Amino acid sequence: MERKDGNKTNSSRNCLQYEVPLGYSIEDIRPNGGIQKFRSAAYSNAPPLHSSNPPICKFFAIHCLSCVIYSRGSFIFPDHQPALHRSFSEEVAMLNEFFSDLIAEAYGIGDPVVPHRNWHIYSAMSGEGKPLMNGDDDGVTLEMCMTALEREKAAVFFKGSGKYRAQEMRNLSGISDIIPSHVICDFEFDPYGYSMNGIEGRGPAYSTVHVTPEDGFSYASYEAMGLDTGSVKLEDVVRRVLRCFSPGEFSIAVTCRGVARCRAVEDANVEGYTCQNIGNQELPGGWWVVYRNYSARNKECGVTTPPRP
Ligand SMILES: C[S@@+](CC[C@H](N)C(=O)[O-])C[C@H]1O[C@@H](n2cnc3c(N)ncnc32)[C@H](O)[C@@H]1O
Repeated sequence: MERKDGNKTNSSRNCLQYEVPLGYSIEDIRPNGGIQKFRSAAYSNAPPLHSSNPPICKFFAIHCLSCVIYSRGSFIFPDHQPALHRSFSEEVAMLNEFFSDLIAEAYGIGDPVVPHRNWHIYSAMSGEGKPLMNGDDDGVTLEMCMTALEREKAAVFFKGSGKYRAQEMRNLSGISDIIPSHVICDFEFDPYGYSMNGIEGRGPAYSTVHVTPEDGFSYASYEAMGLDTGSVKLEDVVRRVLRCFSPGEFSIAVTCRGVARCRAVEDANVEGYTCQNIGNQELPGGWWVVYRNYSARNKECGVTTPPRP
């Protein structure tokens, strides 16, 4: 692989641990031959993709990457996003500049006639055809975007009354029960809002939650990566997340290796909700993304598998 600075380098000898910009997952060959993987937390607002962003510039200058994944749902207010984030194609163009050494593909899954029911994925990887991550035991990534939160549930995330601090919000909402083994660091915003990051003490899994409780545009996101579906049932995690917020609408994006494995998670019925749309997308390296939209209203669910753009 050739680095951005033009020096030939061996990816197995030139990679360090680093903090990744929000929304990226990265596979990295370690000096001893192991593969390290990183994925930053999901964030509902624009991730820092700007070329002027110092961490990302430093990141690309120093490190050689073998695989990058950037994914997000459609923005609810795209026109309120900063430049480069008003459309996915703009983001893709900029990412392609960063990752010109890699083979990149961009995908859109979802309901083409409903703008906010779409999921965008950018993948860039080396031409060596390596899997995205370490193997079949990489675990599953679950990403949920929830809107129209139930008022009583959202009220927990208002600090304005002086009643609740982060730990109380975590316990009262049920966030502490989603994956009880995760060690949590959380923060309450003033006068409202909540963010948390959790990591699995004995494994690579992490989870993250961000809550915007304001009535009229309430929103919560949940992401967990590295879930071992042998020990944690995805349906149970989804149910516990929904119990925290009781959203009127939500989407789920599940990323997993192998279509057979993804089929298993496709079957999940969610009590009290009707699936509006399912999309499947294959990624390089044998990975699949299953994207679903749910609504509290009763509607039929259709399956769509879009062609590669
Ligand atoms: C939990 S923060 C997370 C924002 C982040 N962009 C996300 O959604 O992933 C958003 C909530 O915190 C509130 N908030 C209060 N002060 C804030 C600040 N300084 N920056 C961002 N959000 C703030 C917002 O009104 C909103 O309810």
